[in-house]
Amino acid sequence: MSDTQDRIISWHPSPSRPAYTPPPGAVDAHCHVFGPMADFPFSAKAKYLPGDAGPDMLFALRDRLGFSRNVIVQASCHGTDNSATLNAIARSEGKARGVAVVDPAISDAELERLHEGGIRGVRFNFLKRLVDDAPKDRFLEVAQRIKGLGWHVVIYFEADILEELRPFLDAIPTLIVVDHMGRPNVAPGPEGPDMLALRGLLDSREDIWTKVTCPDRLDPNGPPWNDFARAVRPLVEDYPDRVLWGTDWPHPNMQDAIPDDGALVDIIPRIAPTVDLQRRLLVDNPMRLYWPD
Ligand SMILES: O=C(O)c1cc(C(=O)O)oc(=O)c1
Repeated sequence: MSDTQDRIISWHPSPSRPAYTPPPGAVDAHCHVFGPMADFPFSAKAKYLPGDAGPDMLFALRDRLGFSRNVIVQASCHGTDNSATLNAIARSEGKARGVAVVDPAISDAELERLHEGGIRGVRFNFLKRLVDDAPKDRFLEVAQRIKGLGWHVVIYFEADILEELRPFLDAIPTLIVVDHMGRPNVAPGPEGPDMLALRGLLDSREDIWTKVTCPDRLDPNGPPWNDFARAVRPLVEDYPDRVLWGTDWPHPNMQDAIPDDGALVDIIPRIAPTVDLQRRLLVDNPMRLYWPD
C-alpha cells in the first residue's frame, strides 16, 4: 500500500465516559495499535491503510474508560512484523501483553524474543478480506511449537466456515480463544443457528474460550445493540470462566458506524449482569490467560 492513499480513521474522536465503572484491575482484552507509521510501517500486504493509533492514544483511552490493562492483538495491517505491538507493550509499564501474528517459518529464538516482549498467544486469521491465505497445516505446526511456551491460539473466522474449520480446531493442541464469537448473526437471539453452533464448539472442549466483543460489528440494528445484548448474555452466564471482553479499539475498518467506546463499556453490565460475572469477565479470566505469573 502506498502512503498516497487516504488513511482510514476508524475510531471515535471523543468517546464518552461510561456510566458503568469496571472493577479494579479490569483488562481490555482485545485492542490493537496502528503504527505510528513513521516508526512502524504497515505491511505491503495490508488490506487497509489506517491512520496512526499508537500506544499513547490507547493508554489514554484505557484510563478514560476505567480499565487497568490491555491485551494488544497484532492487527492484520502490520502483517507478521510485530514491532508496533511489541513497542506498545514495552511502553505500557507492565500493563499490556499481546497476541502476535507470525510467519510459520519463525525461528525458536524469535518466538522466545516475542515471549520476552510480552506475547502470550498467536492469532490465526481466516477472514479473506483481511489476509491472502490461512495455511491450516502450517498453523498447526505453529500451534504445536507455541504449546511449550504456554501460549494459546486466538482464531478469527466468520460463522459460515465454522463447520469446515472443526477438524482444524479439534487438532489445535493449545487453549483456543475465538475472536468476536466467530462473528455470529446475533439478530435471531441466543437460540439462533450461529449462537447454537458456537455453543456446540464450546461444549466440545473445556479449553475453548471466546471474546464477547464487537456489538458494533455484529448487531445490524446499531446502538444500543439490543440484539447483541439479548444473544450474548446467556453465553456469559453459561460459560462465565471462558469469556473475555475488549473494546476492539481502534476498530479496524469501521467507517460507517464507528462506535463510541464509552457506550461499548456500558454494554458490559447488560451481558454480565452480576458483579461476580463482571469480575470473571474483566479480571479473573484475562489475568489467568495473560498474567498467570
Ligand atoms: O473485522 C475486522 O476488520 C477486524 C480486523 C482486524 C485486523 O485487521 O487485525 O482485527 C479485528 O479484530 C477485526
